Order: sequence, then C-alpha cells, then structure tokens
Amino acid sequence: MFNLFPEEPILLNLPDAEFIYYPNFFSKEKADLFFEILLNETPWQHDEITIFGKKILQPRLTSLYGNEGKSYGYSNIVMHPHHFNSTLTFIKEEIENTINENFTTVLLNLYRNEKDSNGWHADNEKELGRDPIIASLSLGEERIFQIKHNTNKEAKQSITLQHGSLLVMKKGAQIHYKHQIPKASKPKNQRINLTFRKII
Ligand SMILES: O=C(O)CCC(=O)C(=O)O
Ligand SMILES: [Fe+2]
Repeated sequence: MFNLFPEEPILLNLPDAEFIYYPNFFSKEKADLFFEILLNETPWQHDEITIFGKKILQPRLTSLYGNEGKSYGYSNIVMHPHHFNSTLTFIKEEIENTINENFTTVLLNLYRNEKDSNGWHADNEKELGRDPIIASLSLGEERIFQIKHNTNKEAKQSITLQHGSLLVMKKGAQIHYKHQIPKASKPKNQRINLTFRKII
C-alpha cells in the first residue's frame, strides 16, 4: 500500500463498501500503555462455541463491555457486558470524536499466539442494525486481516494491522464482505483487538 502521508487515513480500494485504515491512530507510547492495561485488567473469558453442531473452545479470549447492560449474542454464545472502565471510555471517545460516530459496546479479542484466529464472518447480528459501522483498534503484535467480497472473487485484500492502528468498516462492509484473522505460520506474540459497535 503506497501512502505519501502516513498519518492520513487510507481508503481501501474495494467496491461496494468503505473500509478506512488509520495506520497511526494512537502513538506508540499510548498504544503500549493501553496494551499493558487492557492485557492485565480485562476479565478475559474463554468460551465454547457451537460450529456445525460441535462444541469447541474459541481460538482466542474475549471480553464484552457496554454501558446499557444489553447482552450480545453470536455463534450460540450470549455475552453479558461489563461496565466501561476509564481506559475503554477514553479510547472510545477518541475514536468517536475522530470518525463522528457513537458506539455502545466494545468486544475485546485477545489473540494469545499464532494459533489464535478469528474465522471468516461478517458482523451482521440483528442487534447491530442493517448496515453497521464497526471501528476496530489493534494493539500489540501485528496480524494479517483478510477481507473478501461475498460474490465478486476479484474484490479482496489482506492488510497488516499494526500496533495503534484503527480500521473502520463502514457502509456495505458487513453486507458485501466477510473478514478474518487467519492463524499465522510464524510465532506471534499477544495481540489485543477492540471492535466498537452500536447496539440498537
Ligand atoms: O481481530 C480483528 O482484527 C478482527 C476482530 C473481528 O472481526 C471481530 O471481533 O468481529
Ligand atoms: Fe468481525
């Protein structure tokens, strides 16, 4: 990806949807601090999900925060949100102010090593409305994020999500595309991802 102005957001060149990448949303110093706090202070849980009728442990740890006590369900699990803490509130407000959107809920993912992953999906649960906007902050180890169009085989992209970066998935992104974090073939350290969502 060629970018003359590394601080500028990058609009991915994909049809039918808007994906906007902010490579340096937070400085390294801020991102380091948030990573340490969230790694140590989050009540990480390891859930069983049901896929094709089989129960398996999710290949990552998760935690859900929301201010309205609304539960959120996907892949046959129902998660009950914790109350927003000051770190998550600060991060949420920085994102909201930059992109002019509001969020109610954040799902945190902890990828412990290269074996952890998040398979192909769209965030299209009915609680999120018809065409949700999702803001996804990455902290810690870099991992590859893959995007593919549901019907147009040419429309796909892989992007490395760097420490302190923000990827905003806007209109069309959950309707026309799926995304995933594949397992990595080389050893990886821990990565935390925060996906801010609006439950309506
Ligand atoms: O870890 C990521 O970058 C993606 C997370 C994701 O897609 C999700 O939680 O829905
Ligand atoms: Fe997702």
